[in-house]
Amino acid sequence: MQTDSLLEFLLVEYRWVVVVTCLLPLSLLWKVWSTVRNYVVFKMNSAPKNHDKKVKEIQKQIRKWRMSGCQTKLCTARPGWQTMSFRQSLYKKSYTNIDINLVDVLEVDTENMTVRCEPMATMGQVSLTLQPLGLALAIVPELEQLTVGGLVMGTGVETSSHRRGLFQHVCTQYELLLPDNSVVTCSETENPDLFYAVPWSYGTLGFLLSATIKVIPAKKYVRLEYHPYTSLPELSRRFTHEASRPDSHMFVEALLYSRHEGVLMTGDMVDEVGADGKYNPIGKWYSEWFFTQVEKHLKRFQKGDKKTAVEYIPLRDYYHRHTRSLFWELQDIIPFGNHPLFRLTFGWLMPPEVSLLKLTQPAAVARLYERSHVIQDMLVPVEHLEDAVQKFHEEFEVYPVWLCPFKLPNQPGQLQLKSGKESEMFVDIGVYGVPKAKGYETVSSTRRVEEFVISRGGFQMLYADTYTTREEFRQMFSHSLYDRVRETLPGCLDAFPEIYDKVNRNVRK
Ligand SMILES: Cc1cc2nc3c(=O)[nH]c(=O)nc-3n(C[C@H](O)[C@H](O)[C@H](O)COP(=O)(O)OP(=O)(O)OC[C@H]3O[C@@H](n4cnc5c(N)ncnc54)[C@H](O)[C@@H]3O)c2cc1C
Ligand SMILES: NC(=O)C1=CN([C@@H]2O[C@H](COP(=O)(O)OP(=O)(O)OC[C@H]3O[C@@H](n4cnc5c(N)ncnc54)[C@H](OP(=O)(O)O)[C@@H]3O)[C@@H](O)[C@H]2O)C=CC1
Ligand SMILES: CC(C)=CCC[C@@H](C)[C@H]1CC[C@H]2C3=C(CC[C@]12C)[C@@]1(C)CC[C@H](O)C[C@@H]1CC3
Repeated sequence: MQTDSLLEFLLVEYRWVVVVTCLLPLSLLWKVWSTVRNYVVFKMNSAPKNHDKKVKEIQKQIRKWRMSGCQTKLCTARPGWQTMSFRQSLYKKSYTNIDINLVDVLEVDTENMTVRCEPMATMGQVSLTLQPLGLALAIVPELEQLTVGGLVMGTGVETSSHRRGLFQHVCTQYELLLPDNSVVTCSETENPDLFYAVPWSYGTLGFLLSATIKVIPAKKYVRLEYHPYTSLPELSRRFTHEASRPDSHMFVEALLYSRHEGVLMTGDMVDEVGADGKYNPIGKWYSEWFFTQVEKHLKRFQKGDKKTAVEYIPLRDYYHRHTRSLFWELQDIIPFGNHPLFRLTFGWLMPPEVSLLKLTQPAAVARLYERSHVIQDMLVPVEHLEDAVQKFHEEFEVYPVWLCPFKLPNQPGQLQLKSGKESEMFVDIGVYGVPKAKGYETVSSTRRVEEFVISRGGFQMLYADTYTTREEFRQMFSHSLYDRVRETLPGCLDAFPEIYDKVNRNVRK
């Protein structure tokens, strides 16, 4: 790895020194502060009363922007280092930043089985708030730091998405502040055009003030079955079957450890630990990283142990099973992070806050990731799973690969089914790591994968780097409803850029 100086070499090779000695303690401070604060605010029930007051604070900012002649476009003031993506948005420097200090869970409605959250409420915060009530979000995207606002305005997926769709499909209502400073609510029956155009709009239609999200009864454990495969066609057939069957398991996921081998996992919520499996508290600080535990099932299968293993995992541990290792990304940052001794002594501090890793990322590391690190999630119809794995192998050859099925209903909005069916099963193919493919080059390799995805009627998750041109982007994402809504919303075209102007690779550093 070429570096410009010894200092840079040390910063890259020994980044773990800063992470372990500084970022882990700081992250713990942040987690403790955030958890206590959210608990107190929720218990004092102060959030709902404050919500309208905080909205007025935001309207004051918009009024000021309008009084100054709408000189710039608008965006949220959330610092780029706090967002769950590798990049920081350059536009935040030139746009008018609107401080959306809405960080709370507002109301749990057990009659309608919904929870109303402010946009900066995080998945970790919401799952912790709902757990004692015996509830869970209908979709709990994996990483605790993900915010409701980002998941609504971007997207969210999780291993029960084959039943319930993406995060937007479990949202029943949005409260938005529009560029003309009006506050509107939208749902399937109220302002439906706006309701369906909000998901994947990346904050280019208005500011999200709250979202009402479906919740489900939560049981104490997940009974998880591990099904290893050494043949991709067989794994793909079973994956598609498990995702599509009418009586599907609640959770379906697969991890590929090579082009042909992987482990399919199916799970259901249960209240008791059964005699047919072992109790595995994977969320304990000393527990092995989940993806390496799963890989052991493949290894035993390769040695001839063909039985299906069963485990009982505490529900919240399951929901956030990949959080402690940031999927498999932390192995590149703290290479010994999964060592039993490290887990026993420092595991309780893990993971470092993604935001702090971004905030303290040395330039040399950013260059290294730019040149030889892939972080992409491509969403393709499940019928193309095998071709897609083959294409990802040719272009990236990064493993593990995360496979998460989700049902995409044919609804108005940016995600349009090319098949015209009523709904279609898709698979999120997540690739995060160092590419080993011969001839890998960031832009050309990613563009070939983007071309493949567009040709199969798929979509790219836009937290990742998109190298598509504006035309290719509009081929991938339907803009007919989106453009119409932007034209009808007073002041929208002046206030916000198009989605592409906020997500393409050139506007991010
Ligand atoms: C060690 C450390 C790590 C940090 N890491 C993060 C981080 O990972 N994510 C992050 O958002 N901020 C992080 N921050 C900064 C934090 O956002 C606040 O700005 C800071 O803690 C002061 O908050 P406050 O007193 O203004 O609290 P508040 O007035 O309650 O909140 C103001 C701001 O704090 C943030 N915030 C507060 N609660 C939450 C929450 N539950 N979810 C998301 N954001 C919230 C929001 O940015 C909000 O706008 C970190 C701060 C420290 C000290
Ligand atoms: N399991 C999963 O599904 C995972 C998903 N992700 C990705 O992470 C993203 C979420 O990351 P997160 O850090 O939470 O979100 P971000 O802060 O990155 O926000 C994502 C987008 O939403 C906009 N946005 C956020 N809040 C508001 C608001 N209140 N009003 C208007 N626009 C808003 C932001 O606009 P602006 O730029 O103006 O701030 C930005 O364009 C998801 O979209 C997803 O792509 C990542 C990991 C896992
Ligand atoms: C499950 C889905 C849909 C996506 C998972 C994406 C995550 C694996 C990435 C989202 C943000 C990424 C960042 C990093 C690793 C991978 C993610 C968590 C870093 C921590 C990698 C090291 C850099 O120095 C900072 C990065 C911040 C963002």
